[in-house]
Amino acid sequence: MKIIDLEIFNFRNYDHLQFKPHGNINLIMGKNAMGKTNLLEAIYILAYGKSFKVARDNEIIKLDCEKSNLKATMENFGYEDKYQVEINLNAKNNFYINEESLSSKEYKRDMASVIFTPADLDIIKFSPLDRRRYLDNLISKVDAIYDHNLSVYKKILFERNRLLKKSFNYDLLEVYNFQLSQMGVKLLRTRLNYIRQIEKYAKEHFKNLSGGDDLKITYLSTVPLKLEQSEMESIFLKHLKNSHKRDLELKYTTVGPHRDDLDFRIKNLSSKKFGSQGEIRSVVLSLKLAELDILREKLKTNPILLLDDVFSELDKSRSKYLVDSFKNNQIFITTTDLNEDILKDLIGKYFEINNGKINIL
Ligand SMILES: Nc1ncnc2c1ncn2[C@@H]1O[C@H](COP(=O)(O)OP(=O)(O)OP(=O)(O)O)[C@@H](O)[C@H]1O
Repeated sequence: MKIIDLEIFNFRNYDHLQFKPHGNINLIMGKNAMGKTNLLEAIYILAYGKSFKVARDNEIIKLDCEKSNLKATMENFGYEDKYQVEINLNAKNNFYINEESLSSKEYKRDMASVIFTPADLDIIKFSPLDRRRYLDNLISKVDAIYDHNLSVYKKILFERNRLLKKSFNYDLLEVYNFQLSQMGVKLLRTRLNYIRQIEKYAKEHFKNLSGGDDLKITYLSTVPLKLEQSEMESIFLKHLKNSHKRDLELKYTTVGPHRDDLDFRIKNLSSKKFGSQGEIRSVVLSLKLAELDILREKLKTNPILLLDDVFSELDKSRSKYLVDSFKNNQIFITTTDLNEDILKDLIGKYFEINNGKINIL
């Protein structure tokens, strides 16, 4: 899929910006704080209806404005369609395809985009939340049922946690236990299935990036994993019951997919604990490229790639591997330094961003 033209109004530090990107490589150059990441964020919101950052709508809308408007003509499967996202300060957000109003779920259904930022390097070292977010985001992009089940699970979890905090009602707790175990097992089974696919692709990329080393991905579950769905549900339920006392003391639910983690092992050693900086970069790069592969395979289109200042974090051979992996995608690359080796020879359009204005170089 490709963006043919893009227009944004009152978004972050932009009043109004309009441009026609190149079908393959778009290099966006600019000094710090000029709006490069903001532009990638606008494209990501146009694809998925929400930011890749944890951001409130009132941070996204330009200061002192009531709404942001993002518009793009996109080409997918040979068709051109007009996409629009309206972010409102005091009302719900609106999503349109060819001027037809849609729910956010309907809007993002056929979208394919992957973002890679220096913050992604934290996936390995930092909290389990970052790793779960990587996994949930990836699966939700290609599996609408998982996306739905995840939001149902979160609602039940919210109610169970509220009960643990406010009042104790054993009968109601039993109801939430049952609902959580049913939905939780659905999430677990889908996660395990996708982890096998992510591992298959990431292994291959990691081998190429590291000169032959092996990468394994292990799912660390708070509930013992079983093959049979019904057996898994009853074990999950038992674990929830067994954790009543602890959950009541801590006032939150301590077992379930919302507490699980991932371990990335290189030569059988956990990269979180033992990985060098270079190895960690290769693991994250392999995970991002695996995401690209899975989106391409499931959605049968080439995703739009957003690379936010990542080349300064990668050495020459990793940068070259990254560039060679995305020959058929539309790519937006931001940089403060056009002289970086790998960027000099790329053929496409070069833009400069200066305080929310864009110029072709
Ligand atoms: N809602 C908003 N309204 C107005 N300006 C905003 C808003 N949100 C962010 N900004 C401004 O956008 C600018 C940051 O833009 P951005 O993060 O895109 O910079 P960048 O070009 O990617 O910089 P760097 O190279 O440092 O990463 C900051 O000056 C910030 O104050």
